Amino acid sequence: MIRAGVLGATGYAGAELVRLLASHKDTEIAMLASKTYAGQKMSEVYPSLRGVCDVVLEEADAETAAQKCDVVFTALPHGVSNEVISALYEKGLKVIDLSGDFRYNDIETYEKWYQVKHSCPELLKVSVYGLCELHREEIKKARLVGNPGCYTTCSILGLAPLLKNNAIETKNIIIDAKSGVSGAGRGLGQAYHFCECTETMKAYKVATHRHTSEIEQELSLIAGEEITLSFTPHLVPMKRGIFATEYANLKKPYTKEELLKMYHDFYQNEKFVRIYDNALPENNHVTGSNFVDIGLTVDERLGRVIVISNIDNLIKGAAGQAVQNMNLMFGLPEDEGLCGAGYYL
Ligand SMILES: NC(=O)C1=CN([C@@H]2O[C@H](COP(=O)(O)OP(=O)(O)OC[C@H]3O[C@@H](n4cnc5c(N)ncnc54)[C@H](OP(=O)(O)O)[C@@H]3O)[C@@H](O)[C@H]2O)C=CC1
Ligand SMILES: CC(=O)N[C@@H](CCC(=O)OP(=O)(O)O)C(=O)O
Repeated sequence: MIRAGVLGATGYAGAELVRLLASHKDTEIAMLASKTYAGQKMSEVYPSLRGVCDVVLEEADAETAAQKCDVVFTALPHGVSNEVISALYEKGLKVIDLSGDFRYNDIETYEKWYQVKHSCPELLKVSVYGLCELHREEIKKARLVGNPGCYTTCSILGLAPLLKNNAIETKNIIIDAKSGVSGAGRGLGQAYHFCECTETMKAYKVATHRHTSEIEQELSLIAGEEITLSFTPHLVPMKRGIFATEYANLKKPYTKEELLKMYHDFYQNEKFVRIYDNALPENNHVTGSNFVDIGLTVDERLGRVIVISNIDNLIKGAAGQAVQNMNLMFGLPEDEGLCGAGYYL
C-alpha cells in the first residue's frame, strides 16, 4: 500500500483528495495535516466523510511526513507551498503540489505573474508540469510534480490538438472561461458571499490573471513558438465546474469533421478526454468526474473555430489530476480510483 499524506486537507481541493484517496485500492491515508483543525477528525470537518475517513488531523512537519508517508500532496495556497516543499523533497518523499508554485519552467515568469519571491527556485528544474495527457513520460520519472490549475487544464487540453496540427493562427487566440465558486477555495472573502455571487456573473483579473502565463507556457511548447493570448476568467453561480470557450482563427478553411479528426487522433487512448462529435458538452456531464469534455464548431463566415471544453475544477482541475499523477509516479494503472462517471444531478 502507498502511504499518502495531505497538507491542507481541510481545504476544498484537499477534502476532494481525501475522498478520492479513501476509496483508492492501493493507498492508505497515513497523515492529514491542518493547522486550524488539528486534533479533530477529518469527518468532523467534512461530515460527508463520516465512516469513510475518520483520520485525526494533525499539525505535521516534514519530519513527521517523512516517517509516515511515501507521497505527500500539498493543497496549500501558493507561496505557502514553496516554503514547505523543499523540506519534503529533501526527505526523499514524492510530492505533488496543487498550487502554482511548481508549474513553471521559468522562475521570472512565476515571480512576475504571482508577485511573490520563490523560496526554492532550484526545484523548478526538477519539477514536472503534471498535465498527464501532455507530460506522461516525464511524470512517471518525477519526484516533484506541479499539478496544473483548473482553468489551465481545461483551456490547454481544449486547444492543444489545433496547435499541434498548425491549424490556427497563434497571435489572436481568445479564451473566455467561467468557474464555479469552489475555485476560490473555502476561505472567506466578500466576493464569495452568497448574496455577492448568486444570480450574477462577473469577470475578474481581466488581462492579468496568473493562469494566462501557465496556459501560454504549455501552448507555446506544443506550437513550437511563443504564444501570447487573451484569457478572461469569470465567476458564475455554480458550486463547481470550469466552462471554457476558446476562439481561434483557422489558417485555412477546415471542416468541422477535419478538426474533430485532429482531436480524436491527438487524444486516442486518452481515457479521461471525451470528444463530442454531434453535440457540445456542458458542466453537468463532468461534475464529480475526472473527465475533460470537448466539442467544437466552425464559424465558416469568420473562418474561426470555437471550442468548448469542460472539467470539474476540483477533480480533473485539482484532486483527480493529482491522483492521476500519483498513479503514474507509482506505476499504477493511470485510472485507478478515478474510473467512475460523475453525478448528473
Ligand atoms: N479550488 C480549486 O478549484 C483549485 C485549487 N487549486 C489550488 O490548490 C490549493 C488549495 O486550494 P483550495 O483547496 O481551493 O484552498 P482552500 O482555501 O479551500 O484550502 C487551503 C487550505 O490550506 C491550509 N493552509 C495552510 N496554510 C495556510 C495559509 N497560510 N493560508 C490559508 N490556508 C492555509 C488551510 O487549512 P488549515 O487552516 O486547516 O491548515 C486551508 O484549508 C491552492 O494552491 C489552489 O490554488 C488548484 C486547482 C483548483
Ligand atoms: C474562482 C477562482 O477564484 N478561481 C481561482 C483559480 C483556482 C485555481 O485553479 O488556481 P490555482 O491553483 O492556480 O491557484 C482564481 O481565479 O484564482
